[in-house]
Amino acid sequence: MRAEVQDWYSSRSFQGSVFDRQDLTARKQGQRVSVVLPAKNEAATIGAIVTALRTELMEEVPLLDEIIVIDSNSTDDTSTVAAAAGATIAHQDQILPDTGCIPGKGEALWKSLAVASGDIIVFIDADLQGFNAQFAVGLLGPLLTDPQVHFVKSYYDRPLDDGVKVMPAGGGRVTELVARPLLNLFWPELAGVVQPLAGEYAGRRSLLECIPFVSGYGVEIGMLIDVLETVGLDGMAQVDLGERRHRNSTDGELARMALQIQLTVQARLHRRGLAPAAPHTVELTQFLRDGENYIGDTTAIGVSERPPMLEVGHHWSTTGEWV
Ligand SMILES: O=c1ccn([C@@H]2O[C@H](COP(=O)(O)OP(=O)(O)O)[C@@H](O)[C@H]2O)c(=O)[nH]1
Ligand SMILES: O=C(O)[C@@H](COP(=O)(O)O)O[C@H]1O[C@H](CO)[C@@H](O)[C@H](O)[C@H]1O
Repeated sequence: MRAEVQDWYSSRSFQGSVFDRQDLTARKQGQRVSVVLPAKNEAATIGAIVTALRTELMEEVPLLDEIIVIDSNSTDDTSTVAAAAGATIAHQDQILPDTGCIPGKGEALWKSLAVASGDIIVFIDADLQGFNAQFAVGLLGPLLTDPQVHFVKSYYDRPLDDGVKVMPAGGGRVTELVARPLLNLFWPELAGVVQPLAGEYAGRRSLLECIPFVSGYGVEIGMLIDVLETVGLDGMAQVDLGERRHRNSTDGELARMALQIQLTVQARLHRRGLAPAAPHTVELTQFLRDGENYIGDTTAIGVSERPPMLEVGHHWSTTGEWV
């Protein structure tokens, strides 16, 4: 790593466990904190996550002010389970309907800015297994203790469940095979970020409203690059949250995710004049064995992007109204 990255890694990497929820609550100083859970068909896990956050970080200590589940066109009873656990539910396509509807995780996160009222917003995936509320405490730690920090990523061990057994490591396959090589090649300042695609991260609204949101799975790598360009490395931090287990996608699903990430990187490189414009969509053909043959299956993969929320002309007023 470059010296500046090594310095950042040493000074801006924290153990999530060192942050105390009572102490952080006292440090809010009137700031509101929202947790946002983007959820597509997460009925199996969303209830335990919301319950842990609500009981430990709203009822026992008022660290969180709201828990919002963005139902991202679920076809299971995600919303019912999440509401029963105490979350506020917002349906992705019903938020800012005048801006239209785009499928994808990044869209859910972008639209959450119009629903969440927090000065600080914590994003947590809704497929986490064995969730620990300290995840949110750790992510809030650097933001509530250092005004120079505007954005915090999580990192952790990532076991891999292949459906037969759980290996202690091996998760984060797109991170290791696609995102990390690309970031080290084109954004070496980010070489110290341990989990660049981590789905758990937090930021100040004042930053999140100033950057675009890639609509699909490119949201994390796009956001990391945009945050670096907006607040610089010194405005960023990362926290070790121990271990993160989640539903591991199939290789085929991750290949489609990887192409979204590569298209997002190309779009960022194009913005810097280093690459031709990324195609709006790419036909990705993948193959599956079918008896003596292989069957080709083609999917149109594309990444669209939402502009900074501030440019959409909506914001939270000082009286706490979305105007
Ligand atoms: O269109 C989508 C796709 C995903 N998600 C949510 O985004 C998070 C991460 O998605 P996924 O688990 O598919 O990604 P992975 O963690 O496997 O990379 C999960 O809470 C999903 O429910 C979403 O809200 N909308
Ligand atoms: O880190 C990764 O390689 C992928 C896939 O993780 P696994 O190999 O299924 O553990 O998961 C992340 O990537 C997505 C795209 O950025 C994020 O949206 C997910 O939250 C994150 O889990």
